[in-house]
Amino acid sequence: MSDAQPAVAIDPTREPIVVVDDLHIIYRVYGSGGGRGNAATALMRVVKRENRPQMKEIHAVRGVSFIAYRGDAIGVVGTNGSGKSTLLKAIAGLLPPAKGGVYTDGQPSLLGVNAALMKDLTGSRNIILGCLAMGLTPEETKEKYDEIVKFADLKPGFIDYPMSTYSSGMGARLRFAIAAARTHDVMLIDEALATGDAKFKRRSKAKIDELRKDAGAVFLVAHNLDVIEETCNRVIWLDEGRIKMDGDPKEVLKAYTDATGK
Ligand SMILES: Nc1ncnc2c1ncn2[C@@H]1O[C@H](COP(=O)(O)OP(=O)(O)OP(=O)(O)O)[C@@H](O)[C@H]1O
Repeated sequence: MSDAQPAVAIDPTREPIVVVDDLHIIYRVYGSGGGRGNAATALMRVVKRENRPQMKEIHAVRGVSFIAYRGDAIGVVGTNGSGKSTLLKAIAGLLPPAKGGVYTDGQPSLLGVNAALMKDLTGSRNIILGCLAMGLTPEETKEKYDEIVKFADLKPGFIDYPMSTYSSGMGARLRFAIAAARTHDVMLIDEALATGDAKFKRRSKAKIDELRKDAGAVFLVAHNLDVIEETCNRVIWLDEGRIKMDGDPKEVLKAYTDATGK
């Protein structure tokens, strides 16, 4: 496969908010070094200092470049393992680039991670912690509380239960509701909408539209292409860590579905 990336289009009339420049992300993982293993053989290996686990490199993002402008809602699509989540984490500043860089005007927030939710605490406590972690003052947190509970629309009583008792959909709704309680300079949403039901998806889309007006840029990773098409004004298609296409949602999604049959 060629390494050629689509040329980065620069629009001088719009304000850039995220610039990704020849970004490379490499994970380093330790393999077992081959062979069958159990605790005793592993111990022997340690004692004898032999057959040390080999370090493997996984080159997840391979020279990605693009510019996101204020007001953009960018959907990121690609098959499993194409590097979508890695790209979002790198934009959020959670993974160091092996080469190249990411420049953002303002604070990026990866939905769910930045909210720092804790499973053992109740939904209610998590709302307070999440809001404070996002930088809201205690007064602003109080003001937003009811709006968040209403938006998350959990089953009655669940807001006072630990989050460990929530289904994945309920957890995703609460995380989304907390993250949506303030505007973000750069908002990164990874599959959060995949678990919600149709009604929640509609409300989330409306919320994203609202946030887009004030936010700098929104990035959305979703396997559900309808959600991407309805929500985004631009789509980036990642293939094996490289940009295959970047542009109008209809065009990119058509090419993507034609190529992958998804
Ligand atoms: N923490 C990690 N350590 C090592 N390798 C990783 C890690 N996270 C992802 N990878 C690898 O990086 C590559 C890209 O993974 P990534 O999760 O970014 O893909 P994705 O497009 O989001 O996939 P999916 O659609 O399955 O969520 C894959 O080869 C994956 O195995």
